Amino acid sequence: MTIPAQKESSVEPLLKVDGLVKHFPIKKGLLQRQVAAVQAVDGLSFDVRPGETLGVVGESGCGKSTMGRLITRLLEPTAGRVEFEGTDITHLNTGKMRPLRRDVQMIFQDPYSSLNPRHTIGTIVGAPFKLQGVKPEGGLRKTVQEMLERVGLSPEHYNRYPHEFSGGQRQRIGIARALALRPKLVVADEPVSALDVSIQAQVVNLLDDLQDELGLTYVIIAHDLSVIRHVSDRIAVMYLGKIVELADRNDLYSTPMHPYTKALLSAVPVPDPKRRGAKSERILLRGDVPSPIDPPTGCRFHTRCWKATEICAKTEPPLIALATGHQVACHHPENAEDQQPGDTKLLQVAKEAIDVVSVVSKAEETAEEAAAPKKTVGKDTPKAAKSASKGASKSASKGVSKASKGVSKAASEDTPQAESEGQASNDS
Ligand SMILES: Nc1ncnc2c1ncn2[C@@H]1O[C@H](COP(=O)(O)OP(=O)(O)OP(=O)(O)O)[C@@H](O)[C@H]1O
Repeated sequence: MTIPAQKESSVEPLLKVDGLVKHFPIKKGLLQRQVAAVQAVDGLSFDVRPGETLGVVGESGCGKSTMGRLITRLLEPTAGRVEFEGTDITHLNTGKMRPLRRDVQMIFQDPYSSLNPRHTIGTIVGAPFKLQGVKPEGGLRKTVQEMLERVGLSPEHYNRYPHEFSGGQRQRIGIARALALRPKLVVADEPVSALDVSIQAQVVNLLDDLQDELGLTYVIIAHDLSVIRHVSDRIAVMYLGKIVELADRNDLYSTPMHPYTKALLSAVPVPDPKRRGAKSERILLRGDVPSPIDPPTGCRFHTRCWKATEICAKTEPPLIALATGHQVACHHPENAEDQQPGDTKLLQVAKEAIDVVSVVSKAEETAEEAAAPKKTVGKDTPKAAKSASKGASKSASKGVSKASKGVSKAASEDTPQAESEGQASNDS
């Protein structure tokens, strides 16, 4: 097997993560003995290049937020190494991290709890200058007001309090605070998932514009693949504390290699209006994500994978490049050469791992229903299979029509910036 080289990049990475691990101990009894550990992040290695956006996607509980907090050093790693601009920052203490805080900032998911309700917007956005002892040219007030304008708020908001703002506006305040000191790296943890769908596109577009204006590098964490697709240059897919696939955005969407990525993508509606209404297949993974306290042996995804063979249960697949710039951790990848061709006997779990359903958009479904008489299921179809397939296809078409709304809004790049929610209600 030949392993293609990674895409050569002459620039040094801004952030380099190697073998990053975070286990949260579970303690019990009077003596508070450690009885187990939540393996939230278990051996992540990746680079973030200057000026790029790395999207990190995965189901709830797979360790995305923990990873974000580790690379911004809000959490102490159990093992591994984090380098920022070539400097090892893995174990820097608070004092030594302070100058670095200028360069590495975080935007949080919840714009309601991340702003101190007793402070004015001026105090909140101006806080990083005070903490860093920076005296901006032209004075603090003017600089903060400029920053407010830059994120689509009004300079008059300076003396207002967070409760006077909507969710979208609060997230803009959070963004202004994070960008006040012109950081180099911004880690945004689910920056739009707490917002109404109609507001999400505005905040995503704002982050995009600010990246160009200020030359920022982003790590954007999200569970929503349509948001991730819109903003990312490269995407890392996480499952149970590990990166299972890491690739350029277009490669990942056109030729996903990890079965988990394929399943995730099959649930994403097609944003192309010409193809809307076309039938597509959706892979529904059965079963829940296993506990990170006792993750499966071998490949962590093998208990839900339709391609799992013996080796998958025994040996963990390494994350390797199977195409240029496309890394995957799988013994039997999709769209690439099988890494273990001799191992062909499917595990029992693999045979029951998924439901594959045909999905039609809501519009198409309605048209079909109107045109044809009600279909009856053939006599020889087992009863259980009838009801299962009915349930699956129903939920699938529902999910798709619901999700496609999200995409059409999130992908509407032309949406003018949030004048309606951004200023109108609070300018009085
Ligand atoms: N401080 C903590 N103590 C113990 N366990 C924790 C702690 N923080 C996170 N965890 C556990 O680590 C695992 C990963 O959590 P994390 O929040 O990083 O996942 P996530 O992918 O960001 O999920 P979500 O999208 O729901 O926030 C979860 O099982 C979580 O319960």
